[in-house]
Parts: sequence; structure tokens; C-alpha cells
Amino acid sequence: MLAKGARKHRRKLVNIEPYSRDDVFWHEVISLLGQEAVDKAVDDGTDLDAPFSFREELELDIQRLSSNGEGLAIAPGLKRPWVIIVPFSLPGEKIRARIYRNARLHSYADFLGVELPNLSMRDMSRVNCKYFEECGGCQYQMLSYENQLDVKRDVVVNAYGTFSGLPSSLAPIVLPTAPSPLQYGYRTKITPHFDAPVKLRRHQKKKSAPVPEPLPEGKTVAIGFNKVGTREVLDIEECPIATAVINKSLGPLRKEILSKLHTYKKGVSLLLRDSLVIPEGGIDTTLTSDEHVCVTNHRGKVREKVSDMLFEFNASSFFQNNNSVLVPLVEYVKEAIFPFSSTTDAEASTKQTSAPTHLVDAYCGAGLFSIMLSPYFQIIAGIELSSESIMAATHNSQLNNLPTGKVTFRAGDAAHIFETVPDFPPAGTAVIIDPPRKGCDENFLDQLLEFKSATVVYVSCNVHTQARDIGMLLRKSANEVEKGVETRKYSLESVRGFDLFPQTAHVESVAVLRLIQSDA
Ligand SMILES: C[S@@+](CC[C@H](N)C(=O)[O-])C[C@H]1O[C@@H](n2cnc3c(N)ncnc32)[C@H](O)[C@@H]1O
Repeated sequence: MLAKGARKHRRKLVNIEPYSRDDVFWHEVISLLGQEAVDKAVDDGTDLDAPFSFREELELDIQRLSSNGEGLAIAPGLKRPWVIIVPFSLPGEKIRARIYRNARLHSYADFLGVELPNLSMRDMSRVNCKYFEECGGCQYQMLSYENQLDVKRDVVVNAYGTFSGLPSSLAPIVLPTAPSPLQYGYRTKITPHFDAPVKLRRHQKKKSAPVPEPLPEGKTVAIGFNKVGTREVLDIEECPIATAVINKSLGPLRKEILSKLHTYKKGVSLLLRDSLVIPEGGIDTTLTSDEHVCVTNHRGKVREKVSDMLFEFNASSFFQNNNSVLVPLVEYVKEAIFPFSSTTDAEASTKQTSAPTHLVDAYCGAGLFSIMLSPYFQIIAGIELSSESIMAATHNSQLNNLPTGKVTFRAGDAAHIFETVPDFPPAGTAVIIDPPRKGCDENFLDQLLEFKSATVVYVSCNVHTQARDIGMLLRKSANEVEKGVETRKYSLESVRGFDLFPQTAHVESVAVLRLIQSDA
């Protein structure tokens, strides 16, 4: 019988949040070791029995790249199999690593160096950041950009293979990853943070304590991002994936924070957001400026331009962080909705009889898709949980002179959108879904299935929850046909990664679904 503390530790290691980063690793461990070996270790009770001690150093052969960006190796010379996860390492490489955490049938290790590099992938002259291998951010800088895009396509393929629950006969067509026009200097938002120095924190806790003094000359605190694999802050003076205006402001902001560090009771997350200058004078698009500034006030306003449309939103609200890729992304979504515009008349007539006239934009944020696609629809309805973003979306439809009544934005849970559009003809409606990382809930998917729009385009920053949601939608849709209550079902036409986050392991994924006759 395990002691209480050991039972708690076991529960923590075994109960992984589904579709999380840890869950992705766990599925990769199963895939590398084989289900049989995993079952045996679980039966023997050795699945948590790590064969390594803290800080043990090892030489490893990397076998695969994880969808999370790290290299995966099977520990050498052991009687029972065990996986080691090491950042900055590539398949085919021999590397040195040092264990820092043990988990269920796998351990995490720091990267110490390459013994034998994989020269078909690694070229260190490509690395553009002085914090590479220290910062937890951009792990793929040593890869060519083409290689990064290929790796991200594999992530999409594997996510559908592992998390959709679809048989391999229904595996989607995964198109090549669409590139970002900018591969550095693209991030329009960064959020470096700092912890209040321990001494100050203690000092501030005592109510009777005198007002703390500024830090003595030469004493400083790290302001930046997490060191790889830790929660420790790495001091960052520049970030090559952020825009020039953000990098220009980072130095002065750091200086200001350090000069008043003694006034912070706890650590703080800073915000630096690239914005066009917003001219005085309210809603007047003739007053536009191409000058960029960095907004650091969380309650400040930000303006971005996408093609010839303007977007304003609160600095702390959601907006896509790579402006350079937004025109290709929106254009791709548009072509998915109106495939006939790029096909011959004969092809078009076999695909769909008429172009959609209505758009539902679920999880609409500040109205990016609704507003960009407004010229192509008669009526648009958007929904979004954040009332701040809905106010921004409504403001943005006026800022871009959209005809009154053409676009309606509502604050609320996405699932409520379908009850508010009873007059939208499903056959003439396209639905765009762009949920947060956790994906959609089942209630939303049920409403979507009941509505039966001709086309659904699902945009996601987490391809693993997207695969789960699409798998569920396709199964429920096929079930309706099997039961004889419906003759049409959803078919997954394609999935395509979009590189919104060059140099990192993240990928945005766009899935296109069509409602087809079940015998089609
Ligand atoms: C990835 S963002 C997409 C925003 C927008 N489509 C864009 O591209 O700018 C996801 C949005 O979903 C919103 N959200 C989260 N949960 C929601 C829910 N249950 N119903 C509606 N919106 C939700 C968030 O506030 C966030 O703005």
C-alpha cells in the first residue's frame, strides 16, 4: 500500500489533462514504446519507477520530433523501455542530456550538446537569437524554413491520427503548411514578466514595514520569458520574432520597471503591443497613419490594419499575433467558402449550386473574419464570450463603414448563435469557428450539426482539440445517416496548417468541412 504522499504523486502523474501538452507527450510515449510494453509496465507497477536519478547525464540517440517541438529518445541500455524528452535535439542526432524530471514511462532532460548532428536538418548559422537554447520560446531556429513547414504538416497529420478517433480510411488530406510572409520580426505582442525579488516580497508582506527603498545600484531582477523547462525567468533584452517597434520599446520599459521595482508587491506580466497610431477624432478612416507605436498600457487601445480594413481593440484583448499572415489566412478561408470562384463553371456546378450569402462567425473576437469577409456576404452574425471584444467588433464594423444592419455581433457563449439566426438559410450559410485552445464544447457541436450549414471552416491554434472536435462532429453526422434521420453528412475536405508562429513548434490549423449527400 502506497503512502498518502506517494498516492497523490501517482495520481498527478497518471491523471493528465486530455489534449494538453503532457497528453501529447504521453501518446508519443505509447507510440514509441508500443502499447504492449506500456500495458506491461502498468501491470507490473513499474510505469512510475524512473530508472534515472535527478541530474543524471546520458548520451542519447534521438528518434523522433515530438509535436511539442522536443526530440524523443528511448533510453539506452535498460531492461525496461523508457522515453527521454530533450529540447533543441533533432531526429538522427546523438546528443548529451541531463535528467531534471521523471514522469510516467518518460523523463525530461536538459539539452547539453550535440555529439553527432543531423546535418540534413541542423544548421546553427540560421539561429538568430542570442537566447537560443536558454529561452523556452523558439526551438526551431536551426531548421530551414521549408523544414519547419514540413515538420508542422506532420504535427497536423499526427494530431488527426491520434486524437480524432477517425479510422485511417477517413484520415484527412493534409495540405502543405502555408508559410508566414515574415519569419522574424512578426510578433505584434509579447508579454515578458518578472518576479518581485524574494527580499522585497517578504518586506512587503509585513504591514508595519517601512516603504521599501529602490534596489541598490547593480542589483537587478530578470525581466523576460521562462527559461526552457522551468518557471525561472530568463532576462531578455530583445526578441527577434517580435516587431521592430516592440524591440525598440523593450529597453526603455525594462529600465523604467527596474527603477521602480521596489513599488511592486508581486511579479507582473508586462504587455508590449505593436499598434498603428490612432489619430484623435473618433471614427474617421480618412485619419489613418502608417506610423507604429508600442502600447504598454493593458487598458490602452491598439489599431491594426489587415489589407485595407482597420481593427481597434483593447491592448489586453485577443487579436492574432502575426499580422503578416492574416491576409493569406483570410483569403484561404474565403476560397474554402467560395470554391467556385477559382474553379471552372463545370467544376463549380458539381461542387455546390450557389454561393453562400450568410456568414456565422463563432468565437469572433474583434471581428477579424466577419469584417474582412463582409464584401462577400449579405448578412453576417458574430458571437464571442468577451463583451469587450464584442464592443470592439461593433466599433470595427463602423470604423470600416460597413452598412448598418449587415453585421450583428453578440456577446455570449458560441452555442447560442444558432438560436439567434432563425432566418439564416442553412444551405446558403457558411460557418467559421475559431475557438480558444480548449476547442468547442459538445453542446456547440450539437447545435452546429443541427443547423447544417453547407460549409464549415474550423480555424484553431490547437490542432489536437480541433482533431477531437472534428472527429466527434463527423461521427455524430454519420450516425444521423445510419439511423435514417438524415441523408446528408459532413465530410472533411481538407486540413491545412498555417504558420502563424515561425521558429516555434506551434501551428494554426484550418479544416474545411462540407455537407454532402451521404452516397456522394
Ligand atoms: C482564438 S480567438 C479567435 C478570435 C477571432 N476569430 C480572431 O481571429 O481574431 C478565440 C476567441 O473565442 C472567445 N471565446 C472563448 N470561449 C468562448 C465561448 N464559449 N463562446 C464564444 N466565444 C468564446 C475568446 O474570448 C476569443 O476571443
